[in-house]
Amino acid sequence: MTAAKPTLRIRADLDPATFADTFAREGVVQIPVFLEPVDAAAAGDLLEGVSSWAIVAPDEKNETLVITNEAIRKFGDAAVRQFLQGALKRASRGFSFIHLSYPMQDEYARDPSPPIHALTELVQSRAFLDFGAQVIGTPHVAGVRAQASNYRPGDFLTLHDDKHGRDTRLAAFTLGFTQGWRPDWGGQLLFHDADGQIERGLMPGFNVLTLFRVPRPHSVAPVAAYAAAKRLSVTGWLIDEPGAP
Ligand SMILES: O=C(O)CCC(=O)C(=O)O
Ligand SMILES: [Fe+2]
Repeated sequence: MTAAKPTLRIRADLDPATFADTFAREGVVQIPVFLEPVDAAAAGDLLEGVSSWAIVAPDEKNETLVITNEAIRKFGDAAVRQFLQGALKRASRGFSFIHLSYPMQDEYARDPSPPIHALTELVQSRAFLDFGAQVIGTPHVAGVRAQASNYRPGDFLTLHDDKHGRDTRLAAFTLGFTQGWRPDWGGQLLFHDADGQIERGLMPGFNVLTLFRVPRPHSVAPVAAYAAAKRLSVTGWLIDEPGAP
């Protein structure tokens, strides 16, 4: 039997206008308790239950390589380890990342029925896009690009600014579903100034929506070897065109 796909509701008493000033002033805003708490708990369970995470990391040409469980079986552990060594090496010189990802919109296009797509439907919903539009102060958000991500100990995303060749990204967002994180477990979303100093660091949290203006230099600090929880979130961008992947 397949479990039902819940509807995830933005907290009814949230007024996006109350966050617009902070976004306009600082280019970053956090909205704690974004979903109705019962829905956030359901969303957290859905993410905890994802079994088809793929490892993502950039190749030499900076294209994202998606290493599914099937690919690991096909190419073998040694080949995957070697590829990830390359992604680590690139991290020491520039842009790179290694973490787990679930391509929710691609999967949704294949089959929208699994319960996890409650999250896909949430971030693609008019309610979410309109909420985002009001916070970031733009008349219209047409679509979204989103993935679910899961950072394990050692996972990271080096300095970048979210500029994109094709999409016009109006803002970036992360909707965190990380539970029981400790401040010294790494994994913070860091904003950097021109000298490399940290302007702001945001600890992974649960049911927190973060919106930030792009382009802006940021990174995800490596998760500590001793972190004992998954850094789970849905991350992506609000864009000015319908978000068909
Ligand atoms: O996971 C995060 O906190 C930020 C992710 C991010 O910067 C990105 O995917 O470009
Ligand atoms: Fe980013």
